[in-house]
Amino acid sequence: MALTPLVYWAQRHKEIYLRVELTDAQNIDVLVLENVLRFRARGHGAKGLNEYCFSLEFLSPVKPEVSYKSTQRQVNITVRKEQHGWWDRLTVQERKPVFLAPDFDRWLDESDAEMENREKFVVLKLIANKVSYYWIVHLKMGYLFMYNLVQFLGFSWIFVNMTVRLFIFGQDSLYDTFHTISDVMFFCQILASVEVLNAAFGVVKTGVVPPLIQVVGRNFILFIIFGSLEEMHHRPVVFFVFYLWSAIEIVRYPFYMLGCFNTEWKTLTWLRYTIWIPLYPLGVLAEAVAVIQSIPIFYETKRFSIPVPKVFGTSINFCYILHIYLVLMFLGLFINFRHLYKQRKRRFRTKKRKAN
Ligand SMILES: CCCCCCCCCCCCC[C@@H](O)CC(=O)SCCNC(=O)CCNC(=O)[C@H](O)C(C)(C)COP(=O)(O)OP(=O)(O)OC[C@H]1O[C@@H](n2cnc3c(N)ncnc32)[C@H](O)[C@@H]1OP(=O)(O)O
Repeated sequence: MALTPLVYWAQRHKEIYLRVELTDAQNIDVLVLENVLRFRARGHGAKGLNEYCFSLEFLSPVKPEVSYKSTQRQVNITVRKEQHGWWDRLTVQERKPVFLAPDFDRWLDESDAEMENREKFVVLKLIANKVSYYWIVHLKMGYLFMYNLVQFLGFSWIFVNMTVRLFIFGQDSLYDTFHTISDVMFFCQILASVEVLNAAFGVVKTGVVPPLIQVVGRNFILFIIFGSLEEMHHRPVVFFVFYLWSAIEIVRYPFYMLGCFNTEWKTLTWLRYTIWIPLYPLGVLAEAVAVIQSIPIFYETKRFSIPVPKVFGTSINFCYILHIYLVLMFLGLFINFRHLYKQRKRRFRTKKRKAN
């Protein structure tokens, strides 16, 4: 005759766990049909080696698929609830079957189970956050590295080309800088607008105003003063402006490239945060000379003159705007000079502190 094994149970919101006390169970047959679980197996139970079986009619609907695992000491059965929720008891009949007892090793009350669920959720969320953080950091790093590499190559080409031409053609090379260099300079300076977006969207940790001043300032000189006036193309001032711009960039971009890998080359860091001290005022001075040289051309050609209502005259000559721009340039120089001075102090102060 088949005997009944001892069965221990516990629940979670989604599952029922049954532990059948049978050692070395064989010929296990577990099946759920119309909400009733039937178990049959041969093994060592309370009454020695025998055929054991039981059946349980669950309190609420469960899924027909059932999974079980037999170990040397017991058979573990997992049944999935049809609907997630907490049951008051396991079986339809109010009286608990005598062979059934709570599995205190796995027992949780409803609030504990909720807590467990929440903990699992928090852990999963943490893992998901870590994974997405990892991807975001690597994507950002790859993007910044590529951006800095392209700019570095562009400005290196400009700097090397101008230097070689200066050695070969001497003073003559000062007069055709625009024709040989402008295309690459246009490309690099248009691309540099990305730096304003990087700061605005928090891709790099810096303010928006300093890169904005630099991008607007340089593009104004490049496109309005040089680009739109053919009369400026052959002036030596183009050489000085382009040379000063590229001199800082062949240091700044490799510095950023190393920064993408949290690496530093001390000499490069020192150069990045030092050579702007002479280069920046010289650069602004060269840009100011370019603006001053362009004023009579704009005055005569009336290019970009702004039409105004007749009572005020016929138009505002663009050269008046350039006078205002000259003042803005020195304001921009002051803002960025102060910004770079602060960056320099911050960089070298942190370095010193780290060294102590
Ligand atoms: C509001 C509009 C008004 C318009 C008015 C127009 C007025 C015009 C005035 C014109 C004056 C401009 C003249 C100028 O064109 C002349 C010259 O350029 S002459 C040549 C000499 N020039 C220079 O030396 C300046 C070079 N440029 C710069 O240094 C930057 O462009 C500047 C925006 C000025 C400062 O850069 P930033 O704020 O980014 O400082 P940091 O380099 O210290 O960076 C801060 C942190 O961000 C990380 N970062 C920044 N960019 C990148 C990047 N591309 N890739 C990776 N990481 C980046 C950097 O590593 C720092 O992070 P951490 O501190 O953690 O190391």
